[in-house]
Amino acid sequence: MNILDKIIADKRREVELKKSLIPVSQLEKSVLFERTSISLAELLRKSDTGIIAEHKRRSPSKSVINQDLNVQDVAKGYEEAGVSGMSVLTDGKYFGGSLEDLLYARASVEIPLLRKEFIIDEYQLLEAKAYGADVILLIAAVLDRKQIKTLSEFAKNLGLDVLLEVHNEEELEKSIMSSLDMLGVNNRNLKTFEVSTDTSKELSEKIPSDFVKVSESGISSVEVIKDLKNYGFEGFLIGENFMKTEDPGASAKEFIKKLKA
Ligand SMILES: O=C(O)c1ccccc1NCC(=O)[C@H](O)[C@H](O)COP(=O)(O)O
Repeated sequence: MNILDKIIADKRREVELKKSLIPVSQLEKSVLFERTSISLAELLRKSDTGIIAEHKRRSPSKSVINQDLNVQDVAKGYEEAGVSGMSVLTDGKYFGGSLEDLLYARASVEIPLLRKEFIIDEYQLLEAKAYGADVILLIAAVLDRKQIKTLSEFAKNLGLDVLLEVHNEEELEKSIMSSLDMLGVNNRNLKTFEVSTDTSKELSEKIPSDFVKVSESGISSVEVIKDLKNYGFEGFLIGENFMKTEDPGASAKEFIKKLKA
């Protein structure tokens, strides 16, 4: 079994357990259900930098990245740096994240927040809304077209933006539909962990122009971003490059300054 299959098998058990413990009616009581979401897709279209900075303590490919930070400080640092949005990993077992991380980030900043999670069930979309997300991620490698449609339409009805992530042409072709806002190309193969930003370049021309194109993973220099912009990318998801430093906000600030120069 590859790591992605393992993550999804664990996620199915986790979601069923949570459903039995916390009913939907309780999630819907969150004051954040009344909050109007901010569209990350719209901000990316207007931005000249398009950075989505991630909070990521550890990962299956790198194990520990940084466990010493406080998510509120990271969120404030990213906002001050001028990022377009923040991605918050909420998976506990493989990434050391939690829904509380999302909530604390929400309480600290106004920028759009992406719930970075392995979404397989509408329940997780209700959680995303209840804990303050503006955007959710759907991963084409673990969903069929019908599931992508059902989940993306459910998210849109909650007022959330949808970022659909693909890694190859087959995943892209099965996924194109009007209920998506952003098409993300993950440069990391989630089954082998190989990373190459060429994946974004190769898939770029196959992504219809009505979607905001986002390049994800393995981005560590402004030169890579300048290059990817030539292929129509407007969003750039960066995790480890910022999180491996003592002050991710300061690193993001420096990075954005260089990008604007
Ligand atoms: O990062 C991993 O090792 C990983 C493994 C299996 C599934 C997902 C994984 N990462 C999720 C992400 O998409 C990245 O955290 C995100 O794109 C940022 O990547 P990076 O800038 O390389 O930290």
